[in-house]
Amino acid sequence: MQKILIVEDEAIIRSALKRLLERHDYAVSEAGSVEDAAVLDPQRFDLVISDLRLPGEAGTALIERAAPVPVLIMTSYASMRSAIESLKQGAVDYIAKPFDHAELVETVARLLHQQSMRQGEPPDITDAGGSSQPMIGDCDAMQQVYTRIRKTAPADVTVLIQGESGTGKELVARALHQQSKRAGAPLISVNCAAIPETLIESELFGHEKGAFTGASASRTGLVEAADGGTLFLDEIGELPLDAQARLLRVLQEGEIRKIGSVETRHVDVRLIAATHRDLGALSKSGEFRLDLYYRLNVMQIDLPALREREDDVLAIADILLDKACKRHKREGLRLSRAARQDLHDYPWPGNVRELENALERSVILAEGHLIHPDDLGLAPAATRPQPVPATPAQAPDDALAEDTHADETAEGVSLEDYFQHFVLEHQDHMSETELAQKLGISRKNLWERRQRLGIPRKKNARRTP
Ligand SMILES: Nc1ncnc2c1ncn2[C@@H]1O[C@H](COP(=O)(O)OP(=O)(O)OP(=O)(O)O)[C@@H](O)[C@H]1O
Repeated sequence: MQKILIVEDEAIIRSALKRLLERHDYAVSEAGSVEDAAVLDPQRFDLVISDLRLPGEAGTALIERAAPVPVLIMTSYASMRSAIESLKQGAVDYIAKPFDHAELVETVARLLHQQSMRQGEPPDITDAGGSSQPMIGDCDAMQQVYTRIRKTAPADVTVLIQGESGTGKELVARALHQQSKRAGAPLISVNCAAIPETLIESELFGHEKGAFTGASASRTGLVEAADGGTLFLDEIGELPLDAQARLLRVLQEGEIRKIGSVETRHVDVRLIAATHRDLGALSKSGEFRLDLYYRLNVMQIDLPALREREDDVLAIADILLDKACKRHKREGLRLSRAARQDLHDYPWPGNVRELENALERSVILAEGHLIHPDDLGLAPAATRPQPVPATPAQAPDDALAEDTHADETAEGVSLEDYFQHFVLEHQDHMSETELAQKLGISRKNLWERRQRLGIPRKKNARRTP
């Protein structure tokens, strides 16, 4: 039950308000002054409703004491100016007395809902080396993501994570696994786009000896390896139709059959899938099985693109910069004002991954104590890929858009041109990893893009480490 603290010196109003709120199933406590309220510890409530004028300190004194709990200020019509003043001081809202009951109840419900959405604490994620770090980002959209993770992780349902490349889909999958009751069992991650189509079925489901040419021994698939734990299928939109049919069977029957085998085996696997593509649209065009889409789409988590998390960019940059400085033993490096402006203005087509890479690069290149725009190596404003407005479900595989003809920059350079020029210009002296890093996309996306644009990797190109 949500807890509300009413701070009001007039006993009649206080008890009327208490009754009203209790009728709507809130647990209500009362205080007659800021001093009395302080004794009740306002921070343990979900909402504080306080009169502005109270004996002793004004109700606005509670804003700081209750933080992060929101404070709704009650005021009379006569003191509307001070009501507005209280908003400036950080009150979440005000309501004028005498108030309409329905209006008050509606305001309280709205504020509590907003508060519960904001309460998303970033989950801690343990990496392969065993060290634990919280996800970074504090904007509303990320708080909603954190709340979703917290609620969804223990539910053991299939989850579909949607978002552009580099937005943290794999991190979310890890958080879901680590907060689930399967945390002690394996998390098996498979990137469906990185495995050749001809191999993916046997990788996932295993095969019997002699099932196909080259199958010289029987082999257990990754789905079976995830038995008891979680299977994370990244880029599930790339899964061939035959493999989709087998996967559906795993989800529907909890059964797996190796290629070339007539026997089935029971498996208990939680599936988490991720995609940057619109699976709904793919299933309409027949590229993705509709029944599998419905099975996957039990619970969705949508990750915002970094450019939509504007207030987060610099805060994330500071944390990632600190980490990069530690890694390279360059503690104390700071971003110059111009570099901060650049980070703020850049559209981040490769999202957090691209930001991470730019900062890493800058830590290596910076000469004094300050990082300057040149050290970040971001594309100059005129040739920058423009942000592609898209919901995660419709988003192209990263902000270097698929239908790029519509995305012209101010100078008339399309994102496709930008990508193509960049690759053609640098591929002779850069490895695939370096190219991908510079473009702020994953190697997998670089490969996909090369295929699509008809600029496959040259045979004599620098070999990727
Ligand atoms: N909120 C975040 N906090 C900290 N690091 C993040 C966050 N989001 C992304 N990253 C970092 O950005 C990089 C990319 O994240 P991740 O691999 O999870 O993205 P992705 O959406 O799965 O990308 P892709 O689709 O290209 O595989 C990783 O190094 C990850 O640690």
